[in-house]
Amino acid sequence: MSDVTPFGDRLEAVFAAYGRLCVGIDPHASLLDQWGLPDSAEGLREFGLRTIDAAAGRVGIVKPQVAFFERHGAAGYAALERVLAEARDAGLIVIADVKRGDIGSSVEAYGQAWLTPGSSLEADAMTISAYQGLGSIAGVLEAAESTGKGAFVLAATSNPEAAAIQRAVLQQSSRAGSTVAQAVTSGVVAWNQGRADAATRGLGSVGVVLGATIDLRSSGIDLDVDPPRPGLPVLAPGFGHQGAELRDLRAIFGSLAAGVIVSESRSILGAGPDGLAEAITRRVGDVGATSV
Ligand SMILES: O=c1ccn([C@@H]2O[C@H](COP(=O)(O)O)[C@@H](O)[C@H]2O)c(=O)[nH]1
Repeated sequence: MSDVTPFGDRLEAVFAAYGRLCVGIDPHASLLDQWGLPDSAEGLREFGLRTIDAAAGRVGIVKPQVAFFERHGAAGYAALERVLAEARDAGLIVIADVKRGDIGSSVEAYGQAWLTPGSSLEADAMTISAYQGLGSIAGVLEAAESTGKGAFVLAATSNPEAAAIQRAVLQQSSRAGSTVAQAVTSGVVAWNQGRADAATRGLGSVGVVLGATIDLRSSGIDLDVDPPRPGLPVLAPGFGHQGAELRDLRAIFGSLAAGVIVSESRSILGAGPDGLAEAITRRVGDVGATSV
């Protein structure tokens, strides 16, 4: 019996303690300017550390958007390493939004970078793409399981232009007739159900990314059946700045609502460094008052 706590169990504990809000760490140039910080690696580090200070003890999950740090090359990555380490030391669950995907051997290396305990980029979970086939990410998911890490697989993303690909219907494979989004979601559900301890688990350790801004039923996602067992973690960007409303959460996600992580970046970060803690506290309250 492994003494590693599964990521899904950690997520459940955070839901119980802090609720399901995730604060995105997205140092847009415009936000850096608003915060009085330079658009440099130092500015990004400061932005990230101030966000963690405001988040710690108020919310349970943060999601650094790696793209903004990558803009500054090696120095940006050094800033990100510090932000990741501080966030994890503060007890926050850290989801690295990196959206990696490739052939299996290469995507495994991405998994090693972001999910290996002791790695300089260690996070608790990463976003990952299965558009090179669900089998291509199996190695990462296995490695993640052995170390209590998690992954969120892109299924139906919040940007409207994704629909043309994600709603395409598969012609081949055991999931022929499903949309791409539904095939990914079903594949992740099946992965969680295939774990040895599946029957005893409340939430699986692998989830999907489903945007809150889109009509998930039109993407082929079945929201009207009983929730999967174990429950499916759903990383849900699209609330706040992109326009989705918390009051619609249950209608948007149907039977998957219980696993939803409400992810917001700009709508919270726009409060500025002085208003951030208050904005997080308020939003945690809003999310807590939202029925799933
Ligand atoms: O489908 C997706 C997947 C990821 N994202 C990321 O989430 C945040 C959203 O930021 P907001 O400021 O709350 O709009 C950002 O990092 C995206 O890259 C997404 O929006 N949609």
